[in-house]
Amino acid sequence: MADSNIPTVDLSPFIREGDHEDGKKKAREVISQACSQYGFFQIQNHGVPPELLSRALELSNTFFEYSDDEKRKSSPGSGVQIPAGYNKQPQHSLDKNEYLVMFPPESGFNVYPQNPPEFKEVLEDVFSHLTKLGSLIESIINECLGLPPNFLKEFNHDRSWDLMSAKRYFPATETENNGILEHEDGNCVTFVLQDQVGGLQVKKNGEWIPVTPAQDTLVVNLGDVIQKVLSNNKFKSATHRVVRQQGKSRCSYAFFYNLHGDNWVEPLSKFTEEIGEAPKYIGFLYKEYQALRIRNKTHPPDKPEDVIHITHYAIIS
Ligand SMILES: O=C(O)CCC(=O)C(=O)O
Ligand SMILES: [Fe+2]
Repeated sequence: MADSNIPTVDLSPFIREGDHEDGKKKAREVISQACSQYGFFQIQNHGVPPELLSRALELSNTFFEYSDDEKRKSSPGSGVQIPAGYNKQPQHSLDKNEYLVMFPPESGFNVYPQNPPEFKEVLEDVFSHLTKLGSLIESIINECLGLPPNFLKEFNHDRSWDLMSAKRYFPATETENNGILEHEDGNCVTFVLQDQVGGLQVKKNGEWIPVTPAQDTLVVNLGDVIQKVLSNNKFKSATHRVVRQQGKSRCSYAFFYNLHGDNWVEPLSKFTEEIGEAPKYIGFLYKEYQALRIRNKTHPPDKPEDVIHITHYAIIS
């Protein structure tokens, strides 16, 4: 496995009062390069209070340590359409983790644990900070792609499809260490907050690169829709996975800055006609893609090659 780490970007020029044009320019250069080479980068000085992030990890760790009976008090009811709350991957799943899913605090769908008592408040606080950070990163990517001001903001103006999951991965066994199988995220931008255990890896040129945990740092990775499709593959939504560690559980949060399902997604003319390149994807309705991806999970195909990826919409030339 390669040991080079993914780029880290200091976001303070965007957070501190004042202009800081030089610092912003530098950050945009690193982000553009990271997005086209890796589809992954880490951010520091991102404006989310570090003590909130460490508290969130502590509380999720405390929650996941509870008995199954206690955790299942915040499981979604059977047959609900929107599975907020606690769940464990089914026994037959190759992904070995348990998780707590939440939607925007104002959505009314959430099933929060009663314990630990501050968990709900901290989850809501993290969710709103990461929502704001999502809009900042989206505006930076808008500039990195040279799109008209506010283009992505207007395209992706509805926040009701965003979601966050707190996860705990079980320790590896002697024979098996998959935490989450290799995949690409389907959404726009994902933030990952990880504890110090490690195990997240990103694939670059066929090699797995560790995304090494660093204090007060968030991982950013691009999803299929905005970057791969809209940018016609200029930016990557990289393949990644989580490998479980021997003798240790790992806690993380993943926040998915998403897109409303009614959005039509297709390569933008700026990356196709205007530069004389053929589109690499046909257009699609985002919710149809989401439904296919959910089906991958609920009805896993027998053959791995039948799992639906964004390549389902690729134009083979
Ligand atoms: O737990 C992590 O580090 C990453 C999780 C992930 O890739 C996902 O939920 O899509
Ligand atoms: Fe992911």
